[in-house]
Amino acid sequence: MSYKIDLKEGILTFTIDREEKRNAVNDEVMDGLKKVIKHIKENKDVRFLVITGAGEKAFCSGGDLSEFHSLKTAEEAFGMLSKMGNILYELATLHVPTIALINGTAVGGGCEIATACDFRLVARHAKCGFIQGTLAITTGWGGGTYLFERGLRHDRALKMLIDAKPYDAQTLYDIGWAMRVFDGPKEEALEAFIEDMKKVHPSVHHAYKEIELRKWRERNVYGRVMEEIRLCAKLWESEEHEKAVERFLSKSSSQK
Ligand SMILES: CC[C@@H](C(=O)O)C(=O)SCCNC(=O)CCNC(=O)[C@H](O)C(C)(C)COP(=O)(O)OP(=O)(O)OC[C@H]1O[C@@H](n2cnc3c(N)ncnc32)[C@H](O)[C@@H]1OP(=O)(O)O
Repeated sequence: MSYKIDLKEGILTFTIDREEKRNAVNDEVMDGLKKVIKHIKENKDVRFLVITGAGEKAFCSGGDLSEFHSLKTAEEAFGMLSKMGNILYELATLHVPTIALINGTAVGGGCEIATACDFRLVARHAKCGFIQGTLAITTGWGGGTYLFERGLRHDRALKMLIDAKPYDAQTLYDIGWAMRVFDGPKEEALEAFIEDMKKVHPSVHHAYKEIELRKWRERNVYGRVMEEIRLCAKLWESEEHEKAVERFLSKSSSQK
């Protein structure tokens, strides 16, 4: 199984469990996340959704390039990108607070998952970045749109996207992407972060989220996410992207 689900005292933790692939997202992870979101929408037993990665090296390294490299045309790419794009939109618009507990590197789509969450807690050693530019594509799961909606200064958000490189935890805090940088066990960081929120009735959380989501609907976030995905799908079929992914995959196989 590519993921683990744990539900304790109203906290549902979804852990991407593919350490050997730096927690890259495959179809199974997508389906697991979709299942969890459906459960939260249909039941009242979850107060917080936490997303994290197994181990300490990576939160998530984005889409599984070895699996998705077989998608060649824009249309094929759009199928995969919009599948995850829709899941991330559901995540971003959930009625419960969502927390990315960033235990290690978050790059590419991993950074998009984190940006789709309400809060980002980043381990001191973790580096995060929208490195898609190095693959000659843009964010393809809606992460660019969410980044511009998250209230970071526009120039900082844009620079993060076009730098296409991982930033260290302190920089992520300074630019307003990370809410906290933590040392020590991630479970303790999470517990400290939600201590006060836990004392507030869930209906209050839901109401505040609704206020924010009303703004998102007015700003047509969903339509903009789909436009973003279409742009990425177009770049996906370029020769530059194909070559960049081949370089990454052949680097991996030559090290064996
Ligand atoms: C598809 C959607 C798109 C989007 O919308 O954003 C994307 O997400 S594109 C994907 C973007 N992600 C990347 O380009 C990340 C590539 N990975 C890395 O840069 C590095 O692996 C790392 C995440 C910085 C970690 O580096 P390190 O700790 O040195 O580990 P290795 O590089 O040796 O990796 C170990 C192992 O894992 C495999 N791996 C890592 N990331 C991916 C990935 N995204 N897809 C598939 N496989 C991945 C890597 O190939 C190694 O495998 P083996 O050689 O078989 O051990």
